[in-house]
Amino acid sequence: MLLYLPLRSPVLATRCRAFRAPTTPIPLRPRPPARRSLPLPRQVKMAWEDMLHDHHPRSRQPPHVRQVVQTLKASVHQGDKGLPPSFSKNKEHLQVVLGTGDSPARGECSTKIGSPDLCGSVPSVSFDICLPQKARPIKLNPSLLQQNREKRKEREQAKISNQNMRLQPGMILLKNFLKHNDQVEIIGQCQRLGVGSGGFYQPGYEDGAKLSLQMMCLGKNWDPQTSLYEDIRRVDGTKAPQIPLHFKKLVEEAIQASHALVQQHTGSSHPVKAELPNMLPDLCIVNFYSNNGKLGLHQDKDESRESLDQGLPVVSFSLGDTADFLYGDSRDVNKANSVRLENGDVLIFGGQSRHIFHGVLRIHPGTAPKRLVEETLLRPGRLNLTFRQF
Ligand SMILES: O=C(O)CCC(=O)C(=O)O
Ligand SMILES: [Fe+2]
Repeated sequence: MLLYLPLRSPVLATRCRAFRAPTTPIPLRPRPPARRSLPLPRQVKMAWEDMLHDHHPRSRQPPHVRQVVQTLKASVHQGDKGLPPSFSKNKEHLQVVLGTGDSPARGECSTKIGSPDLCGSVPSVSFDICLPQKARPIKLNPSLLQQNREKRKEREQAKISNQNMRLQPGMILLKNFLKHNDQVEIIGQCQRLGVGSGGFYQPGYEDGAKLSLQMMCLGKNWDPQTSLYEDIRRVDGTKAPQIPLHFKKLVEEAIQASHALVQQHTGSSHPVKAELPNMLPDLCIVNFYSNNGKLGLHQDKDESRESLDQGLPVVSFSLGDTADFLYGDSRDVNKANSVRLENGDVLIFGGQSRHIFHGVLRIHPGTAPKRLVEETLLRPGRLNLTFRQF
């Protein structure tokens, strides 16, 4: 059973996650520009499909989608006139995607309080990890001074990757491992999946208390009431979205880089795969922490007995704001070690570190790189993805 312990509370709390599942990502097909002469339902369908399958965040929709989005906005506004019946049940999702509904406040969950969810309620509106386009600040051309500052920062970031660390046997920190383009892609994908069926929601405990983060699952859904990973989500019968292939490739590269680091630290005769076994991820838990988000000390132990016994690693990607990450051998916060996880960092814990207690003590607001925030419109906060093999 996987337990989260609130950092300052002696009470054990069960980790609670809910999931809804959109379709498997389909590569973007080139489409001719939408023609005004097309009947509205056709245009709606095209835009809808493109938005669902598009690999880009809303800020970079192709022109033909953007054009139809305007028509859609008017249609939603006029009470769905012209929308095919199948869209009306998706109206709230459509509003979120189009930015026509009530947007959640900064860093807040948009789930309606009091509505039934997994621990008593199903989220009715998904949480968007990116701010709506309209909230985007007006961007002035950066001065030469600012440009130089940005360049210096990027050079410093590149140096940081030399600060990779073997924190303890089986536990590796790869600094600034995810490159800017990968970060943009990951955020875009998480946004798209997160606003769709199976997307983010703020899990809660049975007593009504909520965790201080938003969550969604990929690959399989984790059921907080049974502490099991399941193909079909019990509350709505949907399947979890697949883990995008690009994510899996990055996990593979991170494990390879960790093996090289272990080798470097321990010498040529050291069996690196005994210290840190290979892992093929089929599960991913995605967390979004707003400025005051946190996560109590816990162990990840709901994966299969074989996976746990072999010490198959958990691979964790950090994006956005910096977090103070705690880890140690016990649930005692005072005895825990702390390490800063910054944007682009990858943390791996497997082998004899697979059962560490870990959690997030705090988020450092405003520490995400400006360029990333401007390009993706990522909300203030931190996005974390933990990959595991069942
Ligand atoms: O956000 C993090 O760095 C840790 C997340 C985590 O431990 C989990 O989802 O199980
Ligand atoms: Fe965890």
